[in-house]
Amino acid sequence: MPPTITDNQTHDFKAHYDCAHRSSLQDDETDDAHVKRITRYSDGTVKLRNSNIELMDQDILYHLALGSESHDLQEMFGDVKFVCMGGTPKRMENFAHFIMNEIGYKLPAGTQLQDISAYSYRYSMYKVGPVLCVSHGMGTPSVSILMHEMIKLMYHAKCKDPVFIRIGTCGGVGVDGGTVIITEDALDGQLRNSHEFTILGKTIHRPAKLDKKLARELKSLASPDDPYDTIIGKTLCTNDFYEGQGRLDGAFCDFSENEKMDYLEKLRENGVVNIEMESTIFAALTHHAGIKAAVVCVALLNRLNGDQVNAPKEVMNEWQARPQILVSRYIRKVLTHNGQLKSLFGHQGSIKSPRRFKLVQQESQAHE
Ligand SMILES: O=P(O)(O)O[C@@H]1C[C@H](O)[C@@H](CO)O1
Ligand SMILES: O=c1cc[nH]c(=O)[nH]1
Repeated sequence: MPPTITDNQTHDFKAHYDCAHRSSLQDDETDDAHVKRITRYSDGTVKLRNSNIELMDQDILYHLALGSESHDLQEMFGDVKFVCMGGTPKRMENFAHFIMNEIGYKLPAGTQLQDISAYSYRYSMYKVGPVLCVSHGMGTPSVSILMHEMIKLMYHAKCKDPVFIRIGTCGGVGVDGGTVIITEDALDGQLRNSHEFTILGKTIHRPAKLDKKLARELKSLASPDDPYDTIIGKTLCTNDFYEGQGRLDGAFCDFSENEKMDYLEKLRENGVVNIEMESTIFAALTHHAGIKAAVVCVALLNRLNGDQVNAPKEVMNEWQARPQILVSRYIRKVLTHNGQLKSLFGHQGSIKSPRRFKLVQQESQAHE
């Protein structure tokens, strides 16, 4: 039986959150209006919830190898509308090449995509017009550091209403490998829809809220012709891949197969369709920053059938393209709606398809 949040814990968490929240709420202000007021300037540019930053002479975004004095961040990133993140540098480089093709973005003659954060030796970042493609590594600490610096980057660059999307991989719960899963709610290991932080020795929770409208919009972009399913459901976020996700095949395992299966069944009863390691921190920090966000992952296996990730490499590569295809449809739709696809990039880009994705991937590998 998985631990679930008790009434007392719910109460403590809610009381703490509500108290902190209410203290900055103005009379009759709705939650949405409140978040908007404290996270946006009137022109839609990102406002930080940390007044220390504007008092500093310079802000060094150490893990991105960027700084507010060393770089003209507004000139470099001011046009960014979409920040797409995923675990590995290679996935995000592939996505950069793919989205470049999809939106018909042309690099200046004689240039090629560069990893902007190469000299951080931590994360990789590629910019394709209004799309930033960034790797976030594995698990909460890595994502948390990146999120702080990306949100500050949005502020320094004066980006207007950016949208953050995580493009990931996961284990399915009763869901076949290759299925694309859009997260409706991100739950922590105790099935709480929040992320727990320890700050100055105190435990606090922030709601792990994603944008439901964006999730529905992404779902609507799945095509009946896609040779795979795209679903929406709850995502369990753990701090470990092995024991934390109830695997029997880690270096250690102190539970039985029956206990594991009971746990996965219990998750399923609670509406959990997949398990990964970043959704709660990603949701909690974007929500705290008033940034619209979504998580789209592909399942690499159905955990009800086993623990080992053993699909062939080519199959896995094709599966990993699926969330990217969905996200590219969304980006194209927004840019088309804003009249940007044609005016910014000269032509309409082309129709997305898994086959085309493969070609773009091969081209990008040829650039290595
Ligand atoms: O975006 P990725 O593929 O990194 O997401 C999942 C969660 C962990 O970071 C990793 C474990 O294999 O994959
Ligand atoms: O089972 C899986 C597969 C990918 N990523 C995870 O976190 N778990």
